[in-house]
Amino acid sequence: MKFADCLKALAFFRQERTGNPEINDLVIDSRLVKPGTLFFCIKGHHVDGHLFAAQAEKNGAVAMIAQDPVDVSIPVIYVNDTHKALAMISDQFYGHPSRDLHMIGVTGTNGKTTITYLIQSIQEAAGMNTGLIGTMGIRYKDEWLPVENTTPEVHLIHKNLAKMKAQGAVSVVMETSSNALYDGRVHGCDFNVGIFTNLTEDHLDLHGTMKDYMYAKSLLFSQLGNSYGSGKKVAVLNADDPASEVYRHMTAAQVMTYGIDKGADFRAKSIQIRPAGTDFILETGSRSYSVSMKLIGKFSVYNVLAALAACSIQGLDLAGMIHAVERIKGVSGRFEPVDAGQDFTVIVDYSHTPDSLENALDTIREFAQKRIIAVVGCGGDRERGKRPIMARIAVNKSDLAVLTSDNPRTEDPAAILEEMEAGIQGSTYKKIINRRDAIKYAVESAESGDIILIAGKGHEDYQIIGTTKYHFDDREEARAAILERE
Ligand SMILES: CC(=O)N[C@H]1[C@@H](OP(=O)(O)OP(=O)(O)OC[C@H]2O[C@@H](n3ccc(=O)[nH]c3=O)[C@H](O)[C@@H]2O)O[C@H](CO)[C@@H](O)[C@@H]1O[C@H](C)C(=O)N[C@@H](C)C(=O)N[C@H](CCC(=O)O)C(=O)O
Ligand SMILES: Nc1ncnc2c1ncn2[C@@H]1O[C@H](COP(=O)(O)OP(=O)(O)OP(=O)(O)O)[C@@H](O)[C@H]1O
Ligand SMILES: N[C@H](CCC[C@H](N)C(=O)O)C(=O)O
Ligand SMILES: [Mg+2]
Repeated sequence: MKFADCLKALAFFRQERTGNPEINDLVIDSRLVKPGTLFFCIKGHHVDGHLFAAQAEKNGAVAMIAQDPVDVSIPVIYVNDTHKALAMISDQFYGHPSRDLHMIGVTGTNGKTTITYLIQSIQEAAGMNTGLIGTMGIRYKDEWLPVENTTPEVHLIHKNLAKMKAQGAVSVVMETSSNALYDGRVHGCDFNVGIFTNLTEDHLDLHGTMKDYMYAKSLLFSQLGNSYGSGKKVAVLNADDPASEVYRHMTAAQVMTYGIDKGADFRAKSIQIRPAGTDFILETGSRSYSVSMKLIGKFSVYNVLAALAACSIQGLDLAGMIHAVERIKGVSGRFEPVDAGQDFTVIVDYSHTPDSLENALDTIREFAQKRIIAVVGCGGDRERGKRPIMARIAVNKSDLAVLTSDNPRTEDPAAILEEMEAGIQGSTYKKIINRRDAIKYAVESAESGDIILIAGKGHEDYQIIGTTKYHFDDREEARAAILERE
């Protein structure tokens, strides 16, 4: 696309140096610039991208978008907010793909990955071409691309939407993290459906207070119904979470609800949790259906209700959808059992927030016959407030808590553990900084019939210590420890 055509997306700008080069890519990282790219100087959380303008030019950028003065000799467009310009130009550059796709955004503290996976599975079972963007990558048909963020940067979103659309996708379901909503990574995405899962403590390092965290998530719902695309706009809200009432009043879209405790458009009753699944009765309108699924726990029922409600908007047959849900074995790293023939149970789960940890342990307690052993850590360079709370939950809700490291990142692992320990008074627990040793200890301590929960890293196949990513997979570690014990 010609530079001048890219600029049609912007209402106001000031141009320094004329020129209308052909633009073949949009880039925000100077290290990734190739000849022919349009470079955006973004003010980040850590550094100011304007500092890399010269490097971007040297690497072949043919034009640049900036908000502060830059010393280069290529055409520069000055705008008030380069990140917003990135959103608008990338939407234009890739041909407004979200307007032609049925876009479903999922926000909330816990359950986003699970719900996006459920929706893609339900829609694929119904013969629809559905793409997915989220924590575990970008998935469309047989292609699975890794991503750095749960919600990628805005130009990568539009790029991948355009690619999926060109390959025949009609629908895309996307996790929209609060960080991404706050940073404007989904600007210009024309959502048809917004799903809210729940709001509990996490990410207060970025948002400061729970109120601001709640408002960051509300951006998905205020964006719904005000956008360009055609088609119905629906907010799918969790009737049992008080934040839904706030979102209901913030959206111009139609509202649909799901829940367990309160009346809702999609409601579950008579929930029975088994060691290998969950049964419940689904009521919607005057119809009711019995569901017997392999996913475990009350929280899984919420996720299924949200997915069914959202897919019903596209007119899918409920009995067919339920059949698809019943066939789903589970989501990688979410309540995933590790079975190496041992006489105790090992479950790997991505519970890295207080609420998800509590849910996981409460769910296990429903069917535990013997002791629960919990291996729990907290990530470094992330919210610190949740550390003592998670440690307290681990100790109170298990019979043996093994506190260890998650991804320490650039923090001192021992200091993270001390912050966790501040939440525990007078209880006994084991502290083992090295996660491999902690998993080994839990496995060696297990007796017949016990259940070990290894929480926090789920599907992750790495551990970040300092700035280095080492291969590390809780499932492999648990299996190795079980085999070694035998
Ligand atoms: C703290 C945070 O949100 N960081 C995100 C942010 O990066 P940043 O603001 O730190 O960028 P920066 O390092 O300050 O750099 C500023 C600019 O200079 C550029 N630069 C930098 C160096 C250089 O040599 N050349 C150069 O051009 C950078 O490319 C960037 O454009 O913008 C980047 C591009 O979108 C993101 O990849 C990055 O996510 C990091 C990896 C991250 O860990 N984010 C987490 C907190 C996050 O967003 N998590 C949520 C999920 C949470 C959940 O699901 O619960 C997510 O959506 O992933
Ligand atoms: N609806 C729910 N309510 C509470 N906890 C849940 C719910 N769904 C899943 N969980 C718990 O949260 C963990 C993470 O689930 P999932 O990956 O689906 O959430 P997410 O919102 O995508 O998380 P992230 O913010 O890391 O992307 C699961 O392993 C499970 O323990
Ligand atoms: N999306 C979350 C994932 C946290 C996973 C946990 N293992 C950790 O590293 O804290 C985040 O980036 O905050
Ligand atoms: Mg996720």
